[in-house]
This record gives sequence, C-alpha cells and structure tokens, in this order.
Amino acid sequence: MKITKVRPILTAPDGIALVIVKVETDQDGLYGVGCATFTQRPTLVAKAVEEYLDPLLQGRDPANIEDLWHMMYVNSYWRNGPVLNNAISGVDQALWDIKGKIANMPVYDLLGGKTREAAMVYRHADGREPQEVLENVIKYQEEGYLAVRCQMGGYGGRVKDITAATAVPSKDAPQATHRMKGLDRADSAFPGAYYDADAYARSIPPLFDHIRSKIGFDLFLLHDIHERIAPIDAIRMAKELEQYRLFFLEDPLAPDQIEWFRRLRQQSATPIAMGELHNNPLEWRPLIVEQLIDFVRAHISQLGGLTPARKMAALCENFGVRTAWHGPGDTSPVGHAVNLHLDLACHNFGIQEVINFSDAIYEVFPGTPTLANGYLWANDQPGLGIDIDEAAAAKYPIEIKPIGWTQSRWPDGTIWTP
Ligand SMILES: O=C(O)[C@@H](O)[C@H](O)[C@H](O)CO
Ligand SMILES: [Mg+2]
Repeated sequence: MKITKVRPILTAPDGIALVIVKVETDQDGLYGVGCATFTQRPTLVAKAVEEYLDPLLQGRDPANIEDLWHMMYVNSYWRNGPVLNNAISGVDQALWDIKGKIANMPVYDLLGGKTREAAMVYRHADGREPQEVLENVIKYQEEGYLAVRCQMGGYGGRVKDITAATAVPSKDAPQATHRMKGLDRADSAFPGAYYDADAYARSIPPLFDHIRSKIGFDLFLLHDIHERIAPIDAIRMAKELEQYRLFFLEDPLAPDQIEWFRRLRQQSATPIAMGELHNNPLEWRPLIVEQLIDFVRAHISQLGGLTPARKMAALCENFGVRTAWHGPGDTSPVGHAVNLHLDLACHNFGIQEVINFSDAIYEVFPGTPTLANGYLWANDQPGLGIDIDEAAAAKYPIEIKPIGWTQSRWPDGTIWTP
C-alpha cells in the first residue's frame, strides 16, 4: 500500500479556522483524516503540509506510523515548534484512521480497548457577576453535566476591549461592567483586550464561595487562570481556592515560568492542570516526572498527533498524573474524536473539555462524537469514526485577520501573556 496524496482542507463551520489533513492511498477509496488545527496560523500549517509533507510522504507505506512520525519529526532538523507539529499531527492522526479502517477497529481498540464506556466532560460557564455565573452553572447541572468550568468576565475577568482593526471582541464571554483604573481613554490606548489582574485575582475566591454556598459540593468545578496574573498571585489564589475543592485550577503559570510550579506545589493542594500551550517534550517532562501537576492539558495537534500523545499519557500514568486533553473550539471535531479515543483507552483519563457541537459541525464532520448525560460518546466505527464532507466544508471558508484577543494588556497598557 502506498500514500498517493497528503493535502490540507481549511474550513470554519463555527467561524473558527480549522485545519484537516487528508491522507489518500492507492487502495480504492481508502484514506484517513487528521486534525492539524492551529487556528491563529492556519494557512502556514496548510503550506507545511502541501510543500513539505506531501512530497516527503508520497509513495511511502501508510502502515508504518511510528517510522513515518519520526521521519517527519526530524526531517526539518529544527523541530518541536507550532506549525510543523500541527502539520505532522494531521498526517499522524490520518495514519491511525487508515490503520483502524484496515483493521476494522475503532482507534481506541488499536490502543488496547475501552477502559470506560464514555468520557466525562466539562462545560464552560461565564457571567458578569457571581449570580449570573451561578445561574449558568445550574443550567449545565440541570442538563446533566457533572463538571463545569467557571469564569467571570472571560479570561482574567477581562473588562474592556479597545477595539481597533486588530481586536476581536467576541472571543470571551460577557464583559464585566466595572471600570478599569485610569483606563477611560479608549481612543489613545494601545489596542487590545484589557483586564485588571488584581481585580480579577480578588474576584475569583468570592465567586466560588457564592457558587458552593448555593449548590454545595456535588458538582465538579474548575477554573482557568489562563496565566493572567503574576506567579505569586497564582499561588495565593490556589491557596485561597483550596476550601472550594476545585477539580482543577488550569494554567496558573505561563509555560515560561516552569520553576514556579515547584513553589506552587509546596504551598497548595489545589489540583493543577497545565499544558495546552506545550509543544516540546522538554516543557512537560519535568512537570510530570516531578509530579508538579495533576492533569496534562496538551493540545494534541501541538504535540505532533496521537503518536506522541499516547506516549505522554503513558508517562503520566507512571507518575499518577491524569489526562484532560485540550478541547475548546480551536480543536477540530477530528481532534475531539482523537481526544475521545485516548479518553476511552487510557486508564489515567481525568476529564474532557468539549464544546457544543453545532449543526454546521455535524454537517461538515459526519461522525462527530455525541454528548449525552454529561459524557462524550464514541460511535464505535472503524478508525477515528469521523469524516469530512468537503463540499460542506467549502461552504464555510476561513477568514484571515490579525488576532485581537491574544493582545491582552494590563491597565497601564503592558502586554501580558494571553
Ligand atoms: O482552556 C481553554 O479552553 C482555553 O484556555 C482556550 O483553550 C484558549 O483560550 C484557546 O482557545
Ligand atoms: Mg485553558
């Protein structure tokens, strides 16, 4: 068997640019699909696939996933960055899809079989003040969800978008209404998504106090700091939140502040999740091996696909760390399917982040997993069990424009990690 063509497909059914890779073979009608999504730089991933991976892979046997992965990985010599890892991921996942189709088994069966029936998910609740967040939490609870992530005013409790040509105001949920210190000068300020780190840090413990006092402890709650505060403030928040028993506190520290995890660990028993920004094994290895985190949050297409992700999961299992694969809207449904296959097969699964799959998503991606009773369910079809309808995908072209939400700023205009 030979690979005949490797090509990217770009589509945005929900307005978020997704990158899918299709690997075609010389066997009649046999192909695989994989997620290569890097929604901030989609056309660069497409170029890496078209100009470098397609010529490299044509004529190779798609059965040899491990060899092809390592070959793609070192072929550029410089490695482990975004764009190239996403492109490799698209191919890698498509190869697993092909293998499953040939074996007539779902990918979770190739990985050892189901160790649970379905994957517990969490949903995102937001609101301008604690009562509104609470109401949204209760909505999810009434729909049967077992876990809800609570934010207030978006990441960092963002309070104001200074819209310029480059800002995208709709990325986060409702904006808080209070004003920022000294920031009533929208016309002259640097464009960006402004937030007040101190006000945000102070607002979160009372938020959880309000929610727990109303609903009790019979629901898993989560929070994402999104690296929006200084490291010592993140430690303080983790300590203050201990009494509210979070399922996890996500991204308390930026990936570049890895040494701070040791201090955080010494001071707080709040479970920590980290890793959606990781690209390089050197970033996650110490966090896992030193047991500085409780959940890995890797974005599987940033690692280079299912092949490195299953190895990461095995490393985690050895050290008592669980998986919580990244699953917001900037993971494609193919990526969500890959997450789910790992969730079902890995004993050390923790929880799965998921979005509400829209009608447009189900139209473009037949076989997208289904949500019911607070769990994500696989369809048990061979391979990844998901496909892309290219005619439907073409109805939702991607739009390229400068990214606004990653221009997060403090009240004085200082840019901070998004
Ligand atoms: O954990 C989350 O869902 C967020 O951190 C998003 O992944 C991030 O804003 C990129 O979309
Ligand atoms: Mg996050």
